[in-house]
Amino acid sequence: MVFTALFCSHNLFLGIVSAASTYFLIRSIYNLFLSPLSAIPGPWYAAVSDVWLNFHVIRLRQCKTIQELFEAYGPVVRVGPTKIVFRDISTMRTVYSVHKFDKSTYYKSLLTNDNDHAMTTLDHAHHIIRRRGYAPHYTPANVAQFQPEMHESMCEVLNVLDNIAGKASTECLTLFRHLMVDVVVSSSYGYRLGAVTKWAMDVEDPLSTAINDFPKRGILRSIVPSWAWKLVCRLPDARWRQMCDSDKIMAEFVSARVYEMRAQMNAGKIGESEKIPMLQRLLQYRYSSNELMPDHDIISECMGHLIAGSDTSSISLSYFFWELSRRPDILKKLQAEVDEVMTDSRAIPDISVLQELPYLNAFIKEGLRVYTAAPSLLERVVPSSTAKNGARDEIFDLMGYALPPGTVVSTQAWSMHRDSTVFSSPDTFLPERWLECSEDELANMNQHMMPFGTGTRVCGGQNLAQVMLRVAIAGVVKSFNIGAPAETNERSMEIKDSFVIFPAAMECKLIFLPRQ
Ligand code: HEM
Repeated sequence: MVFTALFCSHNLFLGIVSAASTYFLIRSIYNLFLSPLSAIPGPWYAAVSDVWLNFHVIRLRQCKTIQELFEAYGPVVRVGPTKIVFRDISTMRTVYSVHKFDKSTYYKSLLTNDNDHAMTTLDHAHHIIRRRGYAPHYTPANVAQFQPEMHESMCEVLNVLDNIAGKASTECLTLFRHLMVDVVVSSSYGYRLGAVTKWAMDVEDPLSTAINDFPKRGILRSIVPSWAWKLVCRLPDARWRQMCDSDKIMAEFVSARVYEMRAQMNAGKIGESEKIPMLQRLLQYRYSSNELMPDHDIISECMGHLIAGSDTSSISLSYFFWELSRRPDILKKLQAEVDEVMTDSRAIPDISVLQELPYLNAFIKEGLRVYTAAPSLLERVVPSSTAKNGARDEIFDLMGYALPPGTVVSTQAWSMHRDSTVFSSPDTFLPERWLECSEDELANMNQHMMPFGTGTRVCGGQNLAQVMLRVAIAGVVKSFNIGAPAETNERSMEIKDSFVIFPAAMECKLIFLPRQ
């Protein structure tokens, strides 16, 4: 009896294995030789399954791997059974700006509070409604109104660095994340969080920790089956639970701001003012004439901006200052330029002055080219038709290859910014390339830049980021020279990527020495 049962289960197992192998074999043959994408160049093992690409995602070197493929196979490469990547300026325009393809489901891994925000809304029609709600907050003129808050937070950072006075190194990723959390919170909710002050006093700011934990939680959630998630989060370790709860911590913080502001609005305490925090706009925003934006959408939207704005900007600043620690020649030029417009180290000039400084602009452009914080594939999906008249049979043509609906197409800033036909010696950090070039060369370089993405889904907060980069760099170089301790080196700062980049050591310690 027992023997028969064992024999049957053994046969069942063999049956399942051989059925799975046959299925895999047939699929592989189809993917390699019969699929409409078969003619597109690329390694055969990438065409067979997504395993190969996912392996490089886990190794945190997807961007570099894709770049190697472009070098080996040319500007269009098949990287998965249904995934195509390209490095071509006109295709970039077609996909992201002209046809405005919807996003791929990859973005659902970035949901906040298990709900959509602008970045994760896949289809164009729904996204446009979201974007209209928050976009007025980030116009250059509106962002400029929040400069007092930005300057105040930056001066906090300068005070912290002054107190350290070069006697110890400072972990920049954390410091600048706290700075950005303060800035985004004050401009979004009109609320002073004081994250930098807490950090200086060695007091933990739970919101900043939660923002830092959020991507790790996302990776964990995608690995752990949903039924096991609650169990995993009950492990008896306070730090572990805090990470599992990062989504909740952020949602609670934002919800508190929502109820506070609504109460103030209802009590008539918030009058007509030109300077309106983003939350107030969202609370008044209507999806249609009889539908206000629901609270759970407002909360997710605000959380999305906290996450999108903090790490990207702090990573950029950390790499920019790391570059300055190695390049005193560049630092001196920046200091000379900033000294001209900034006599008092705590009086940061208005953005209208900072954005006219040519070398500062060139430095930031070069920084965004080499150290783009989000240089990864921005995946879009080929729709069932690209015909303007709605005909369903128009197949999308990508550089001579007909792509069927459902194909995932994308490009990455990492490669657009390293095209050696556009940027000579692309791996060299050279702000001068933006100053010492012809008008045609400049236009060509500008067209290839996509640090904030491109097209209709371009970064919503890029104007805020551009101001903050200028404010932070001017503030720091005015007061400090920058050095790196031995532990911060090429190896520790090697770029890893997981949608955003980060240093291999997960930290960037630098020394800020007061200028004489
Ligand atoms: C240097 C800093 C930053 C970089 C490099 C950056 C980069 C990006 C990129 C590449 C995207 C497009 C993603 C895609 O196409 O899927 C994006 C989207 C977005 N970013 Fe940023 N970002 C930065 C700072 C900020 C800041 C400060 C905020 C706001 C506080 C912000 C808010 C957003 C939002 C809301 C989106 C979604 C846009 C939409 O689909 O409507 N970002 N960002």
